[in-house]
Amino acid sequence: MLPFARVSIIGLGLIGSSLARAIRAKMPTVRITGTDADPGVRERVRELGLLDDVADSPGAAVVDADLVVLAVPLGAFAAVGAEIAPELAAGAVVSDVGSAKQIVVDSLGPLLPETIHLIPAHPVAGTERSGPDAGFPTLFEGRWCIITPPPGADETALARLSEFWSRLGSKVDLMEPRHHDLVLAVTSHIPHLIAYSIVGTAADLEGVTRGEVIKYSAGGFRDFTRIAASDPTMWRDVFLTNKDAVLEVLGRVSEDLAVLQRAIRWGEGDALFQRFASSRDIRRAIIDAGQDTADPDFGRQH
Ligand SMILES: NC(=O)c1ccc[n+]([C@@H]2O[C@H](COP(=O)([O-])OP(=O)(O)OC[C@H]3O[C@@H](n4cnc5c(N)ncnc54)[C@H](O)[C@@H]3O)[C@@H](O)[C@H]2O)c1
Ligand SMILES: O=C(O)C(=O)C[C@]1(C(=O)O)C=C[C@@H](O)C=C1
Repeated sequence: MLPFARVSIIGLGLIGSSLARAIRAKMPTVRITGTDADPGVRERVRELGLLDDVADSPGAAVVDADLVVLAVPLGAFAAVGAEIAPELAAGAVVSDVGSAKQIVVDSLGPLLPETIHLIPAHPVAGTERSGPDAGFPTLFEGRWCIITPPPGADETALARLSEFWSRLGSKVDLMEPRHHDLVLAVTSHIPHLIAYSIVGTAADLEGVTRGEVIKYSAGGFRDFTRIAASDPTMWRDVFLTNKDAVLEVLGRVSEDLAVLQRAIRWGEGDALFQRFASSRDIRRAIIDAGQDTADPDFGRQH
């Protein structure tokens, strides 16, 4: 039996539209409703035929849904929560795809009626693109979906949500929300911050023109520009809502950079070599774990 029969998706950009496409592909009998604050996005999703019904407001989109998934930037969660709360069907599961998780428990938890099960989740899958045309049905296949149930979460609701993401092709893990935020600060948030910073530095550097940066952009810099092309609203909200973990990890990154700076200044080749060699091991381990989407073998072991 399917874990949910009527799914509502609030926010129909890259992740929301990918979710709709994936549900259509893997669980075709599920009725999908949803909405987006942007009328142009609603229109486009209607044209693409991704949903059974595109509503004009979050409240109208969630009526009768047994699963509601918020796929909006984290800064919009409280406003959406307040809009949907009075319309939710008793017993519904409310979840999300937000990139930080403690904030979801803190901002949505107090707004939802007691009959509703809040089970936050984070599919660790995405790209630098946004909007409904950027979505695709296989986005979540072979990727981790981290579910972060609050203390005392309903076991049946949790099992249904785990089954839902497994059916979409994801590997499911459970994590405590604050721990999730620390792990993702290291693996996703800080790398984005560094990319935004380095691309900004290159653009502002006196003595090197913007034309030269573009013309001679070497592989390393090019890879950073892909990450730094990510959605500014989404990432502004990630850093504002995962502030503590990001600042903690950033402190360590600054110290480690200072160590490298010192090694370069004093010509300590061995120290540089050791550091670079252990980074290579981590890259190898990521490929071996099947987590590199650029690897030609990606997905073969799933
Ligand atoms: N982009 C990624 O790689 C990625 C990966 C995993 C999770 N996420 C998370 O997914 C969520 C959505 O990100 P995305 O990449 O799909 O962004 P996106 O910009 O492609 O889509 C977000 C959509 O939400 C809509 N929206 C904004 N405020 C709204 C509101 N109040 N009510 C209804 N709709 C509203 C926007 O109009 C937009 O269409 C974010 O919380 C993000 O942290 C993103
Ligand atoms: O692959 C990318 O381009 C992404 O930025 C995806 C990515 C990541 O950092 O891995 C970004 C944000 C998420 O919440 C999850 C995935």
